[in-house]
Amino acid sequence: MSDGRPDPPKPSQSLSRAFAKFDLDGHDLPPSPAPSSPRNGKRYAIATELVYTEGSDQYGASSTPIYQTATFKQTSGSGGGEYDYTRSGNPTRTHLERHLAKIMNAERALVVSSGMGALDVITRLLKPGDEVVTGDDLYGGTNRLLKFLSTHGGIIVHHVDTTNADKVRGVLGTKTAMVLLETPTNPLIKIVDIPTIARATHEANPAAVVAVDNTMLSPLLQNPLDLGADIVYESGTKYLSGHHDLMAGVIAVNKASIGEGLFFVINSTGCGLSPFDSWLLMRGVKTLKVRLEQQQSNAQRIAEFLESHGFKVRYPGLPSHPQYQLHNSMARGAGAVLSFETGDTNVSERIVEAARLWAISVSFGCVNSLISMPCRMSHASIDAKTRQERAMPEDIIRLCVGIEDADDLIDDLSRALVQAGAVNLTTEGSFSAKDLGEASPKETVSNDIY
Ligand SMILES: Cc1ncc(COP(=O)(O)O)c(C=O)c1O
Ligand SMILES: N[C@@H](CCSC[C@H](N)C(=O)O)C(=O)O
Repeated sequence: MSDGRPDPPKPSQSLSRAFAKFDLDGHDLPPSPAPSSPRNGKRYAIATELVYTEGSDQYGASSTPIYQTATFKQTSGSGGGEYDYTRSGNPTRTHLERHLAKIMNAERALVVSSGMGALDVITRLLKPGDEVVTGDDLYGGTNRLLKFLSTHGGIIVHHVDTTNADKVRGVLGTKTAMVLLETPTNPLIKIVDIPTIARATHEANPAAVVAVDNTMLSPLLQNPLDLGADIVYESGTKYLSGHHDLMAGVIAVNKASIGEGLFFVINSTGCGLSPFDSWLLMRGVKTLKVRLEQQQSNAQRIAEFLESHGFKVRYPGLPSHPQYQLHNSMARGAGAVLSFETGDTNVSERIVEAARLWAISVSFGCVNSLISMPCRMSHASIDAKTRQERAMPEDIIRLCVGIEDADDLIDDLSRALVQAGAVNLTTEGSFSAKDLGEASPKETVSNDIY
């Protein structure tokens, strides 16, 4: 090299070109990066693994370089380069994918442009006539995509209460191609027994895949692949990145054939995560543990505060949650999303609007706290009739807790509750939730697990 530095090392064997075998059309596929680092590559405690990465570029860069390039020079007319085109693979993206595979206990991870992009890639493995079994409490965007697939893609979608394994068994069969689970669910915070449903699915059809949306917990708190899932996916927009400065989706698998199928779709459709967003997500992942532990401890205090004042709170960190034990058998924490009801949609709206520290926003998993009314915001794409059939209370408020000082968050929420007239003030200055449920029976829909 002209500056006197040693020549860059040759690409290692582990980075050598690999050809994906999954081929929907019977034609050769473009090169894919080598599979991500194996699950057993995890050697240290998670706090260490989140920040520790093996290898570097030729200059020893501490932060993964951003390979902001669309195409790559080849060594011969027949190719020969490690990468050829960023849609097919990019070193920054590969670095992130290997890191995520390690922390998600997966053989392979793939990153795409959003959480919905991840679900789109996964559901493209389905064929017309295939059946999907899924929950009756799902993120609104997930519900919308499944509805689209059933009206435009010939996919038969069964929505059942996935907290009840017998109801799931009732719709499983040889045509079941995919079981799609969220746990905890968004926004009703119901818990789904992943191992039981995964076993039942594979008994009904060994070829069926169980896909779990782990967005509400992140790999820090739950590893669905270790619980029997075949595919885990997450919105990287949430906890993994943690600052609401990017959109991303992550998919992780242990079966090579599924990974190759997913890669085929990503390369064919061009939804792989950009180099810059891969870099940003890599940066965010390193602080996942410190952020989420603080968020979770704040969420626990807020859940206890609301419950102690008589609100019906949904949070798996509360022993009163009907599936507290089940949740703790699968997860290492309750996360930082909780919801509660006031019994009156207007009162809920006033609380949301009176809060100052809590931004009125969709999304969650970020360092700052958010408040929202799911039926009007994140889940508004589920029509009112369906929401009612699925027992989604219109007055439900969702709190997505950040890393701020818990006392400040509680003070602000208390003030908003008082200002909205949601609580009865006592002469000593303490308060309890008003029994507003009776005042608006039409808007309070029963939810049989609560
Ligand atoms: C549980 C859940 N899964 C998936 C998604 C989709 O993620 P994204 O917004 O990154 O597309 C969201 C939110 O958007 C979500 O809440
Ligand atoms: N307008 C958006 C709403 C996104 S909701 C984001 C997030 N998953 C949440 O639960 O808050 C849309 O139509 O998708």
